[in-house]
Amino acid sequence: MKANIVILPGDGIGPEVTAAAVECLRAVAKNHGHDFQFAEHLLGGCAIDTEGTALPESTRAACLAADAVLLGAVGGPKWSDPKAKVRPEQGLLGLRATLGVFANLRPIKVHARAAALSPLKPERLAGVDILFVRELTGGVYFGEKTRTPEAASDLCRYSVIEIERVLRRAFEFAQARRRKLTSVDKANVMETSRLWRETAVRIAAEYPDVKLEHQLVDSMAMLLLTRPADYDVIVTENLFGDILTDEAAVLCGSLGLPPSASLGAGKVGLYEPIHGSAPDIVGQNKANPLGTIASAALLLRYSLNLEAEAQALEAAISATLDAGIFTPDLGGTYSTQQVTAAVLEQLQ
Ligand SMILES: NC(=O)c1ccc[n+]([C@@H]2O[C@H](COP(=O)([O-])OP(=O)(O)OC[C@H]3O[C@@H](n4cnc5c(N)ncnc54)[C@H](O)[C@@H]3O)[C@@H](O)[C@H]2O)c1
Ligand SMILES: CC(C)[C@H](C(=O)O)[C@@H](O)C(=O)O
Ligand SMILES: [Mg+2]
Repeated sequence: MKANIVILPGDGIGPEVTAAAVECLRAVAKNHGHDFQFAEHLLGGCAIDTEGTALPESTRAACLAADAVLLGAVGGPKWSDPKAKVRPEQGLLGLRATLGVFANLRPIKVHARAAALSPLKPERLAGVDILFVRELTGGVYFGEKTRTPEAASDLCRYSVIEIERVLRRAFEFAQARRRKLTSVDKANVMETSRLWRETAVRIAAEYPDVKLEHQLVDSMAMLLLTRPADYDVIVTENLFGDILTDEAAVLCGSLGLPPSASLGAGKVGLYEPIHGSAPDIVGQNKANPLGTIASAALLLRYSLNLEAEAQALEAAISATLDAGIFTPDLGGTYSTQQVTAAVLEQLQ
């Protein structure tokens, strides 16, 4: 098949990890007779430096016209002055809104050898397989912001429609998995959470085969580390999902491992690792590329409908981890390029 894939390397380690994922996608295309065309565009700090804006119009147009978008990461100390007028992260939020990708899937799978590096006890990690569905285009990220010299505010707003559509996605994923859905909120304090919970209860009637449970976000943060194998699909609002998924990455052994797929009602999906631009290791050939390569596998699955190819790439990642070919975040001595070469070898 033919596919046009937009690559947004972004900032920090973004270019290193997207280069690795593109090599893997090229290998998949070659092995399976596909024609993937790649076009690189600017997003984030690199776009601010050259275009004065974090999401240039040319990038927006290219993403809207693509079959899928693969992103590295944006941001870094160069653009982090609290008084800065434009920020790299605004470009990413603008892109998510432009593509309407309201459901951010963040699968947390535990690979035994990598998870041995986790501070958690191995018996707690056995059988962990969680799918986070993070709402991505609403909540405090997109509410009105105010600032005076004395005070600041960020509005957290959710409409019923925004809650319903992401919950439906989560119920559908739960139906195809172990049929358990945990909805995480802060309904004891927040009005948006009370609306979220009420909506979840109402929508649950449409999915009688799925067991719905509610969990407050503070205790969820604890349970994720004490009883992670109890969870199947976890659905939550934007900010809670951001925080809980970085925490969940600890179960995998490194923040460099979990991928993500952001999907909406439109045709273009956005794929990115859950980690950031890792300014502390940039340019050292140390970044773990597997989260981005696994995001490329999700791109094959969800945007291109190439399930066999997605599984082949996931198997190659798994075999690389089986062989203990680890970047330093997993306690290894292999470089970004060596890990990528190992995945490519597995793909052959
Ligand atoms: N999607 C995104 O573009 C995205 C996501 C998160 C953070 N950020 C941005 O990244 C910048 C840095 O944020 P931060 O330091 O809080 O978080 P971070 O995720 O960039 O880094 C946190 C820690 O994890 C390590 N790490 C992250 N990814 C790694 C990888 N692939 N391999 C090995 N180690 C890895 C880093 O070296 C660092 O020690 C900020 O500007 C933030 O806004 C962007
Ligand atoms: C960079 C930032 C805006 C982003 C978020 O909070 O969504 C990141 O942390 C993520 O998890 O993708
Ligand atoms: Mg985050």
